[in-house]
Amino acid sequence: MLELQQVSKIFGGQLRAVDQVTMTLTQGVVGLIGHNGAGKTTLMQMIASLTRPSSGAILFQGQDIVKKPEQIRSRLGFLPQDFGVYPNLSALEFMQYFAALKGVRDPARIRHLLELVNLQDHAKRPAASFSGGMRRRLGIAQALLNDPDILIVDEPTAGLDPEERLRFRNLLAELGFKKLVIMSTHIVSDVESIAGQLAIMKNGRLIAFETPDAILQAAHGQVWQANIDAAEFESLRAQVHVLHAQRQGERINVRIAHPHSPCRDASHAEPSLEEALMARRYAALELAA
Ligand SMILES: Nc1ncnc2c1ncn2[C@@H]1O[C@H](COP(=O)(O)OP(=O)(O)OP(=O)(O)O)[C@@H](O)[C@H]1O
Repeated sequence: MLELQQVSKIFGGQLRAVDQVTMTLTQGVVGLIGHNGAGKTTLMQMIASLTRPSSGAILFQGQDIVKKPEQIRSRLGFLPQDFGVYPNLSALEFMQYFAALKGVRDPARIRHLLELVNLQDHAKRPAASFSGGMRRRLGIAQALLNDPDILIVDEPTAGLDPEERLRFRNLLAELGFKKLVIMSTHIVSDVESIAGQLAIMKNGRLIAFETPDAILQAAHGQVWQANIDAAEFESLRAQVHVLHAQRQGERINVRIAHPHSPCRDASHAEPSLEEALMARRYAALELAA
């Protein structure tokens, strides 16, 4: 459905914000993960046809989106990172405004979408008085007005409280049953339970494009746990990569990324996705050293 072929974006003649990214995306939730500045937003903006690749091609249903941007634009919903609401409009008026801009005439569609994002009881309230999570849910509702095939959401969970986060995650998971949902984040736990695939970016490059299961499998045997005393902890942490340490009375529970047992009495631990990614990163650093 969406094919990226060696897509690059160069700013100012030398900064490779996105560097030769190739991937094919179909249905489901794709988590786009990377640190600040990894190139996630730039990549999403190119897919949304808001900025052109410096080189490479993006094909939607086999058509080049630079040559035929209207094709993807009519099938796309986009929630940008800095999504804002207008101070004087209620949620309903906001939706009506965007519906008019997008040529959506059915008032039932607006009601349905406000229900979908659970804002039906707040439709008459000024959107400016909404919490961050409510605003973002309204943002998703407006992005869905044209019933898009592709939904792009840039860092949608930043600043949300845990309940809002969960609600938002569930909503995206549901949408991913029928659409391609591309969600960027630097918080792995936000996508680990809903993403069918993870695209991991670093310095503009796509360093992995895999299922969460494959990433967990690859880290199997690389993460260890141990219960050690403070002196042991001090010496250990100078030598290995500590993922997590929690004091328990006089002793410390540690989780460590290491290719083999890091200390006496260490045992294998089931890694979380975040730990698996950290273990992979540390292993790559060791290899490069
Ligand atoms: N319009 C621009 N002009 C020049 N440099 C830019 C521009 N947009 C982005 N960059 C640079 O490109 C790189 C990638 O930025 P981008 O915003 O795509 O990363 P990101 O992964 O989305 O980061 P964040 O999580 O902070 O949003 C950064 O070094 C950024 O400073």
